[in-house]
Amino acid sequence: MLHVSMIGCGAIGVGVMEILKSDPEVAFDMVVVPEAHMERARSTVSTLAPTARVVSRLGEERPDLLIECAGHQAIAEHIIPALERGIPCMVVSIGALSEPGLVDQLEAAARAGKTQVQLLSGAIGAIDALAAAKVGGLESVVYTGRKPPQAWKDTPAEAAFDLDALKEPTIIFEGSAREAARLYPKNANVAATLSLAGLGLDQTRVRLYADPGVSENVHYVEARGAFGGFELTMRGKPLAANPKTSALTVYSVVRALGNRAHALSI
Ligand SMILES: NC(=O)C1=CN([C@@H]2O[C@H](COP(=O)(O)OP(=O)(O)OC[C@H]3O[C@@H](n4cnc5c(N)ncnc54)[C@H](OP(=O)(O)O)[C@@H]3O)[C@@H](O)[C@H]2O)C=CC1
Ligand SMILES: O=C([O-])CC(=O)C(=O)O
Repeated sequence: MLHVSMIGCGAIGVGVMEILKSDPEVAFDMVVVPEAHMERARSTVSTLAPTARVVSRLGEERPDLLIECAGHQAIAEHIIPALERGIPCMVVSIGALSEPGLVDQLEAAARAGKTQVQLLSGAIGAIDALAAAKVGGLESVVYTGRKPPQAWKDTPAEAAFDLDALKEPTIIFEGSAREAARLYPKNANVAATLSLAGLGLDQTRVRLYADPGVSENVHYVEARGAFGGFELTMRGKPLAANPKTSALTVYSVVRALGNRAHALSI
């Protein structure tokens, strides 16, 4: 039995607990949420993981694994201190690592705790192929993210464009993955994941579209290098609870937890 603590109880966290409710080999012991929203989270968690405690900090507890499904701030707030204490961690808010120095801090914390942090693939595929291709040398990695206009609400794109009135696919960002992840913390984690697996946050080129012609979150990657090349298109169905987030992110967390908990890993 794998004893897991989860940070965050939003669209991803709830989706993960719903699926793993029926897995006897994974137990959620603690769910960490901001103090102000503990009551709301308690009512959600009581049906999904009745034995789990809702807390605002991990405290002295030592879960087998800590998984982050919360947002960029949670890396510095919860993951780094847990790694330093030797607790293995998994992270979905990969875009947080666009902050200069944070990748090094994360690695240093894991080394100090003699443990490991796993960056999950989330809404994107082919991270295994890209990371392997990097060994032989990559020449270019270009990522294009395309989401319906409503997925760009509460982002800098809302101030720059009348999202409700868009009739054509509209480029809302063009630049490096580092800048994309900084400006769009809830929408460009995929750009950061591709960068960390591939050419790095400053060399990976990113273009983001608000597109009234799509109902899915479309991720397109073109990679070239010594290995050859690949083009990948993912059309992720958004979660009803959060249109910014693709359902595949939930499944990627469930897969990762299953791989730690079960005898067979794939
Ligand atoms: N790698 C990938 O492919 C993807 C990664 N993501 C990442 O996952 C994150 C979560 O996504 P999603 O579940 O859809 O978002 P939601 O907004 O639905 O849920 C986030 C949850 O985390 C909680 N939370 C926020 N900050 C903290 C914190 N510092 N400590 C503890 N809990 C916190 C929120 O609490 P409250 O409501 O009280 O603020 C809420 O319960 C995104 O912000 C993004 O960074 C998302 C999609 C794809
Ligand atoms: O869920 C998705 O489709 C991708 C996403 O939000 C991100 O990259 O942050």
